[in-house]
Amino acid sequence: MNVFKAVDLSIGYKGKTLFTDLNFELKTGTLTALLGSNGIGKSTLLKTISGLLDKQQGKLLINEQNVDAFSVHEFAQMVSVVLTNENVNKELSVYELVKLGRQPYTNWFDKLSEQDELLIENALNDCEIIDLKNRKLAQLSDGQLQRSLIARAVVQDTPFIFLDEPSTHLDLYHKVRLLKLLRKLCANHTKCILFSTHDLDLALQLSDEIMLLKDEKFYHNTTNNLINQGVFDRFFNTDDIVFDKERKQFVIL
Ligand SMILES: Nc1ncnc2c1ncn2[C@@H]1O[C@H](COP(=O)(O)OP(=O)(O)OP(=O)(O)O)[C@@H](O)[C@H]1O
Repeated sequence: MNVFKAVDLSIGYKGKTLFTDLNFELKTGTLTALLGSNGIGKSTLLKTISGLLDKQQGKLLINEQNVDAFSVHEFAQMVSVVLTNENVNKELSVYELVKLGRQPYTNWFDKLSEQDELLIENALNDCEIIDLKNRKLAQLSDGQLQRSLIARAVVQDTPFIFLDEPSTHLDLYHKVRLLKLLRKLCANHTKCILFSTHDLDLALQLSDEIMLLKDEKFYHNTTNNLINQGVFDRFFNTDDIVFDKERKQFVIL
């Protein structure tokens, strides 16, 4: 089992701290949804633990090793990331984009092994973009591009995958398919996936664990424990939306 750990982590930007003293562990075999209202700090947390943004304080450890000591190459073999609004070269084909996920492993000449090709083929199938393989990114819908970026993360074949709002551009069918795919990747115990989302109902029904940023507090526990603790009962500051514990769903009154 691989473990990603944050110890006394503070996140934020120059002159602005969003959260302090975050302590959590993410283990392979678990799918974790990161929830919280707009602007609370979900992307900031994901970028910080992905090494794309400097942490303000604290330590990040993978299997008890401080990630500060990892080379870029070593880190890329442990953590893959998909952010919202990623700047990708839209002239690439879907296949070429997904292939980039193998870069931490390929040699100088960018030569792919049979095993690499197989991984790519599987990811294209799993993300349901095999038919778009040769299409340029510029010619994709937002949802198709999103699924291509996720396939790139899948072929990077890291124990940890961090995804910022992966379900945003997807219709309900593809949202459910995506979350089930993420579940499947975690369920065989080889991966740990943390994804931010505003799709609360889906997250609550399909995630093993929830991380929640709310009112300057940080919660991290199994989904069922947080539901039983009543954390979602007053999730929105309104009487118009209530939480149905049995169905793990929000209901509009
Ligand atoms: N580069 C930056 N410099 C300074 N402040 C920033 C920067 N990027 C984001 N922020 C601020 O940090 C806070 C957290 O932003 P963040 O994008 O992490 O929120 P979020 O929870 O992901 O929101 P959303 O659900 O709307 O995507 C916000 O107040 C935002 O305005």
